[in-house]
Amino acid sequence: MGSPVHRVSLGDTWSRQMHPDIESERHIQSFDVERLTNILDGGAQNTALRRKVESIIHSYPEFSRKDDYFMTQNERYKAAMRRAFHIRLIAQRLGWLADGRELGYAYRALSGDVALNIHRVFLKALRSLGTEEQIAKWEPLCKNIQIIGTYAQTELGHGTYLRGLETEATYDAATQEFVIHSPTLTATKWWPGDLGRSATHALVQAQLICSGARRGMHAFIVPIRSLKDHTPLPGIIVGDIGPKMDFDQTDNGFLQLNRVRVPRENMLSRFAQVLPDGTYVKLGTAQSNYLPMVVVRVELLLGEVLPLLQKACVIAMRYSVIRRQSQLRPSDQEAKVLDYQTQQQKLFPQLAISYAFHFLAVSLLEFFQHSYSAILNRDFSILPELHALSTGMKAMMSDFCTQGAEMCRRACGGHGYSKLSGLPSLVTKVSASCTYEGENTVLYLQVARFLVKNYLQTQMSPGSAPQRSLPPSVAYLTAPVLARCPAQRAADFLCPELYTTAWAHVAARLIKDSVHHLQTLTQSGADQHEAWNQTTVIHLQAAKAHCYYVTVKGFAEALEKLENEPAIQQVLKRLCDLHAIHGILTNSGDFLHDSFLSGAQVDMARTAYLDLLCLIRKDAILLTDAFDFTDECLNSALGCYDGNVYERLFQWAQKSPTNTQENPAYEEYIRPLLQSWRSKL
Ligand SMILES: Cc1cc2nc3c(=O)[nH]c(=O)nc-3n(C[C@H](O)[C@H](O)[C@H](O)COP(=O)(O)OP(=O)(O)OC[C@H]3O[C@@H](n4cnc5c(N)ncnc54)[C@H](O)[C@@H]3O)c2cc1C
Repeated sequence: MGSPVHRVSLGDTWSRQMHPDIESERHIQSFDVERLTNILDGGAQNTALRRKVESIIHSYPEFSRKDDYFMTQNERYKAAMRRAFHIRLIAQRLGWLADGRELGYAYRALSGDVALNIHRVFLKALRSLGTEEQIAKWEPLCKNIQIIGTYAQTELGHGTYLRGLETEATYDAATQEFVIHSPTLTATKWWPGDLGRSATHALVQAQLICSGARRGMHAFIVPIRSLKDHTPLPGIIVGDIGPKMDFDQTDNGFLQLNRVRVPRENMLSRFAQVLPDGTYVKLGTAQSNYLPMVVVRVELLLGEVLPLLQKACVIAMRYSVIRRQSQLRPSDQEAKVLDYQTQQQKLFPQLAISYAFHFLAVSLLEFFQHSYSAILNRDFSILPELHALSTGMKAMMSDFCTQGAEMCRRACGGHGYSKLSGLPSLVTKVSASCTYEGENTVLYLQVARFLVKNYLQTQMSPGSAPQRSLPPSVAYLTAPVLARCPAQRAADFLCPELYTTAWAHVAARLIKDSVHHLQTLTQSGADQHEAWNQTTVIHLQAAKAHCYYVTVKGFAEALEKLENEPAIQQVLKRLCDLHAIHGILTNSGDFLHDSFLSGAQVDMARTAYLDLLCLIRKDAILLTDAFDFTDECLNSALGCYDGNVYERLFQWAQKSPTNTQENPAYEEYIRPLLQSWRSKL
């Protein structure tokens, strides 16, 4: 049986022997860890390529992140910029393609601690919204970093509500230019990444005004800093928005535009054009402008958000077999904290959801790649389903990854609060993902609109309107109604068909309830919009249940495809079961509400759940090893492969600037303060 390659090279000075407590966890392998890594990578070739890229990246001192925890905001920005350029230098030298796997693996190895991420978003938005000529003009400049782009949508006064954005782009037919203007303080663009200090060009989302009419949000490429000396161009006020909750590697910025003129060609025109005389020609739907967000969201989930939870799981799980506290029985030696059921209850659902999200994100990416070219060719029929899936999954993944990473941090006790554990930076990074690329509540409510629409479609009487088939993700709305769960014993809850049906049942009931509530309010005279607002708590609940159903179903379907890997299938099925049942237990009220489950059945589900915790325990370390993060990538004193936690923590702490022998702060401030204080006593 293969085992993951042991790659430890952090340059620490103690003996590199594996800690016996973690070694013993790897003695008996009930499945082939290397093979599981290959499956997660999408094939052994990809694993080999990824490891090759990682070893290249880790061989350069420029990419070392060991000192990041001790850096100021300014130093982190500089280090992140240095990495952004160095990575491109290497890519150029080694012939890595801009969209190739190698660069993706390189970014994974650096855990997002690289600048110019929004420059990549700029490029994606250009490709989604630009015409072929516009892409041909701007793409090479972006790729070669002759220009640095940012994506400027959010304003001081509005983020979520696109129609509320105030920046204007007024067409001047006399000069064939757009005049881009921030009419108020609240119209100031606020938050765009890479804008604070780096960007030379902004992709500005602005209200188009032409032929005397407002045409809604459109995207414009606006030069903002001189390509000669990087100073702001005339009419531009630009800067950094200041300290944030971590996230210091990115220079989020602000931008005010004072009647800045750009040529007509700078409006991205795949889905709408302004002709020289000011005539407006629409080629897409109102949703076309969302396309860059869909693109970015789908890639973000797999590439950035999910690895943050996976890493937190690796760190917390490894630490939990090294950390010993108290005894399970009085005569025993101290127990590994992972042997406590409550510790398993904290960590195993996070591990399960890490796998559930992985398989879901992969299938979403496949669906997206399949649909994307159709949309670019202006076939928008698939867009509602794609938008609902990407929106719902972005909200659920970032929510659960944030809660999960925080749970992992707390599961490491006091050491989890140390930055050197790597966990605080994972928590703060993943927490930002609940807000950027769409605030999660708002996204869930967009999913709810999709659900309500499709539910109403199922309620139309035959012949009243042409019936269309439901999108696959909501096909359960027309499934035969099952009033009671058929489970008779705990083991019945280990059946994917049973729990997938249970989740479909709860999602369908909540959607029905929300529609019923909405209709009751409108029938009693409430205005349609007010009725919607007064139902949003129920809509939210329904959307969350629907998303949970999608993850359970996606995980179960992914397992079916692993029939040639029985050992791996078995170990992953336990995680799939745990994910589904954990959700049932934490939302048991929803399942009990209409007596779909009885109290006795909830007890059965709990028995199955507790049995699963025991079964997963023996494979827990191997299941996290399979993610195959290098020690450099984890950058954690608690999470290294060899388990030498205490030595590493002690050694890393010595490097803190507060521990250097010279202590000017003490000499300059503390000693005089103490002396003056004591002299008064
Ligand atoms: C780290 C980070 C990086 C970012 N990078 C970029 C970037 O590169 N480019 C860019 O343009 N922007 C960026 N943003 C901005 C981000 O996209 C917005 O903050 C986000 O879209 C949320 O919008 P908002 O701030 O207006 O929140 P708001 O919409 O004001 O949210 C505040 C509260 O109001 C609620 N709310 C709002 N509308 C509704 C509604 N209709 N129904 C019910 N509740 C509602 C929300 O749920 C939330 O609880 C970034 C933000 C962060 C934190």
